[in-house]
Amino acid sequence: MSSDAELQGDLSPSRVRDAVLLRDVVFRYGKREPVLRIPELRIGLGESVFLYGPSGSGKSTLLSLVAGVLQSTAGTVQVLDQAFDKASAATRDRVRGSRMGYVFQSFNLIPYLSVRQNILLPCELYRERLRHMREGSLHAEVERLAQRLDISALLDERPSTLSVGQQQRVAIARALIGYPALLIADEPTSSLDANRRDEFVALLLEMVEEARQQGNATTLLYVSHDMGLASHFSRTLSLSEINQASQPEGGRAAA
Ligand SMILES: Nc1ncnc2c1ncn2[C@@H]1O[C@H](COP(=O)(O)OP(=O)(O)OP(=O)(O)O)[C@@H](O)[C@H]1O
Repeated sequence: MSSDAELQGDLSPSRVRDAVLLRDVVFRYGKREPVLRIPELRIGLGESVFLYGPSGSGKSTLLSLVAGVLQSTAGTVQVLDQAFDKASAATRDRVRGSRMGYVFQSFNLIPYLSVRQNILLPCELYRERLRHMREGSLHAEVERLAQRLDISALLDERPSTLSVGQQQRVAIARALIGYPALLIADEPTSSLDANRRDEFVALLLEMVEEARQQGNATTLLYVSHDMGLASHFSRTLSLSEINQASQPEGGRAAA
């Protein structure tokens, strides 16, 4: 059950305190043992958080809960002041589409669309994403992002003609269009060497900082198994430490 009133009421900026708040969350796939048991995870609006954990520790599962793709088995999942543990799939989809940006490991650019159309895609799918923009400023915003990310000359190209680094910058532009309140990055640098990896993260953080200076706080949740990136972020969390499902019985009882 989703309605404009439900969305607009809950999403007014004055009501948003934590970008993400998880309490006593349990998630299991089907009847398997829980992958996640998280007593509390709190990410304040505007924070840039690095979440690391080894392969198979549940990072993608946690991101899917935060993005509203999956729903918790038990507990509270509050994202941008929406109770995702209770919200319908349609409501979660709309919050994700209108208020979140996503950068994936594989970029997920649409091959038959131009770079410009790829960047505009979230706004085409969710018109609410445009609410921070003045009328008619959408194309100017694409130009601004493209210039900032050094892809202006590529706007009419297809993604397949771009280098990996250029594709990544297109993915950043697409994630940032419309000033999302929450930006989720899922191992986006795993295919890069150390220099390009650091450049990518620095650029992402610069763009988030620029949005903040323009009065649009973007919370960044960046997930990786690569601890070498932690120094870029204001806070680092270890999934193994916050996830009791990955701890031995003794540790779980003590926590
Ligand atoms: N659709 C699914 N059905 C059943 N089990 C799953 C499913 N997706 C993931 N899992 C299991 O949940 C656990 C956590 O997986 P997840 O993909 O969240 O970890 P991850 O930390 O993101 O791993 P990686 O860094 O390798 O991507 C793993 O044991 C995995 O096998």
